[in-house]
Amino acid sequence: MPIIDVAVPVPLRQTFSYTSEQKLRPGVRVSVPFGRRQLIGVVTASYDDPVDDTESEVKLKAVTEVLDEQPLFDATLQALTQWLATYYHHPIGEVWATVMPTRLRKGGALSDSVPALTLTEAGQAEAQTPTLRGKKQLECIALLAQGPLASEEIKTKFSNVVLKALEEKALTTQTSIRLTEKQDWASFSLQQTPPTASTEQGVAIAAINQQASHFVPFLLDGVTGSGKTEVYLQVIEPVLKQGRQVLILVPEIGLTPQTVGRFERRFGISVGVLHSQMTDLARVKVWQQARRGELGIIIGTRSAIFTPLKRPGMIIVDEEHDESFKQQDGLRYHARDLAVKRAHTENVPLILGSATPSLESLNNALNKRYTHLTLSQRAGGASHTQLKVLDSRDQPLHAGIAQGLISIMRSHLQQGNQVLVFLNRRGFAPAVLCHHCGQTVDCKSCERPFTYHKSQGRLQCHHCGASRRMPEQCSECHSHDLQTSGIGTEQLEQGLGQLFPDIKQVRIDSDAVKGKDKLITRLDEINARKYQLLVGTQILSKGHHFPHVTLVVVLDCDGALFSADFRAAEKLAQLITQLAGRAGRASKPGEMWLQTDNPGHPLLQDLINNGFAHFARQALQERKLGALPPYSSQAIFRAEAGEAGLAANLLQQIRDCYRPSVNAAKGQFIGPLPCLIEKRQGRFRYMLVLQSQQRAALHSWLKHHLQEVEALPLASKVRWSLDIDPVDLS
Ligand SMILES: Nc1ncnc2c1ncn2[C@@H]1O[C@H](COP(=O)(O)OP(=O)(O)OP(=O)(O)O)[C@@H](O)[C@H]1O
Ligand SMILES: [Zn+2]
Repeated sequence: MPIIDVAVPVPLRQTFSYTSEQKLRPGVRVSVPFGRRQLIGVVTASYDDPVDDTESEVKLKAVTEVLDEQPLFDATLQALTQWLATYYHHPIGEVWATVMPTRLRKGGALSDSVPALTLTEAGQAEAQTPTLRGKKQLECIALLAQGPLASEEIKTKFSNVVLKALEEKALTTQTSIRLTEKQDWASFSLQQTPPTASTEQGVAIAAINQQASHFVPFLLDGVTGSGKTEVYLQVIEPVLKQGRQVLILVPEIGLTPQTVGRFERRFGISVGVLHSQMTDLARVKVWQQARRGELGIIIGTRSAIFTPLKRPGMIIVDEEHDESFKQQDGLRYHARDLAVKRAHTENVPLILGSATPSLESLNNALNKRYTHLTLSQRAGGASHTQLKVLDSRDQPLHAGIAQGLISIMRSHLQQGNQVLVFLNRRGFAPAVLCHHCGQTVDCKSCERPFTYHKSQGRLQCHHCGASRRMPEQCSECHSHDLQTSGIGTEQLEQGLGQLFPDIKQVRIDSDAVKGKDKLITRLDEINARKYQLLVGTQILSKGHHFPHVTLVVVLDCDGALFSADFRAAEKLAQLITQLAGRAGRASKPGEMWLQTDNPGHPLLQDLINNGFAHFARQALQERKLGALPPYSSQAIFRAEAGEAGLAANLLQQIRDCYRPSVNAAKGQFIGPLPCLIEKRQGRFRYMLVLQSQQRAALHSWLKHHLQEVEALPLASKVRWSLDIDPVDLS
């Protein structure tokens, strides 16, 4: 009997062998017995009947069910999955589980259509002139009036009672809807005349077009508003014309209807969209259409990098520096790095675009591993935003803003322009403390001050999410004199309301704007000039086009200037540059003011006088001197436990496992030491950094001792993880 190897979703770094009636092709899903459970796995290899191997065959269990006739994944995705398991030192079965849409992971069939519910003629009439009394029934009718809906989706919205009632009244009936649609997208014709490319855009477009038939990585390093998206639009046109598909990755927050709309409007074809807030069914639909070559353009967030493509033609990663491309739990992959790997395997060009490239990508461009394309001018004649520093030392503050800055804001507002005020701290105040003894009100399980949210009248811990009522007195000295300390966006909004009572303002942070739809509505309203003052957190910094903003004010960036994280400077420079990029995008020039108590700080001075490109090159020099990434590779072991000693102890033992291999010439340990956020949800968090200037050496050490680590008795008691190429030390 043939023997197959199966990747099963369990935390073990191996595949498992089973017997099978027939030889199965790798990439096919099977259901197999595993211990007492039945699990869905993917075939990774298959062998002919072993002659003379009856003994081992006897011990093997048989496959219970074969779920696919054809492999779900082509050779490229299979190879990519194997690479993920090797590179991230992650169990292969769990890698497969991450790569697959949930529905397929659970064993759902890949089908052309699914059962659906639709309105009968009587149902249509009811939708026109409602007569029913049941509110839920009417809601359901109204929803179905827009078209048939998959039964499994409607079941998540309405109870069986409601659905049954409608069916019994013959208002609804069962039908099916197709999950795949034949689309002749390659024969599109342009729906808009593209603007004439600027000289720099023209150079970039020509360079990419010339190399469109094979793998070449490009870094499109273009200042904010320089027309990077326009470059994407122009270079994908010939790719689509050849009937080849384009995969575009964007940060979660940048995936708005505006972005998708730009591509749809240009080519007049429907774009497949993939993001984390979709239903399983909607996701699998796009996945399937992409796999069958029915979609020309697929735009998605991080995990869209796993989308199968029938005829891949190009991969684009927009805002490639964005941290949301790195997954922070389970399989901690970096979608940008994976995009490089995938483009290489598929042999298609790759474009990484950003106004503030990551130092990793910039380094690759500077040492010619990537082709460096630059756009130094803003498109359509818009000018660069002027950066300025406002020294707030010894200045009286109103709502946290210095008097000088208030005058500048007033003058922009009086001219009818929009002003964006950035403060990266939501809530009313970041701490509450006792005016008598100075004790702060802390979250017990994180040992950090609670943030006061005035609108809810509650305290919230921004590390673990815990929430409690505002106490009446200090827990230490019982004084009733509790006061808030510091300013958050909620208080800023209130203060600005007093300073500019006649100006309409809107606050954009995750408290005020819950859910994607609301954010999109607010962004549209901003561009329709419903508001003049925009207050918010970093949601406002990401890629949005605000043509009427002429002034950006940044409050309190001082904390980030002195962080223990060596990436803090890079992150802050990116944030400031992206924020500055929101101003002056149209005909009116823009300016940005940074309010700080450290006006002479070298980072701020460099950014202001020389710009991001210069800052980034300086920062690379510093990284080189310190032998930090990208001039070395890192891996972090993290451990967390209810007792600090346990977590640190495990990491010390891990360090001992590696010590024989890691010689000082080739690698270093840092730690074990507490993470930047030392305690969260009652658990103490520690990390051990393993670093080497030779990536291959680092990976070989990791591989050789991981089994030893897993066998440590403490390793099964303490929660731990391994993070390759970490980007976040918190
Ligand atoms: N060659 C051009 N001529 C005229 N207008 C252009 C040209 N290229 C782009 N634009 C316009 O300039 C604006 C900014 O362009 P785009 O959004 O492509 O820039 P971007 O670099 O992707 O921006 P960001 O990274 O800041 O989000 C858009 O309104 C776009 O339509
Ligand atoms: Zn907490």
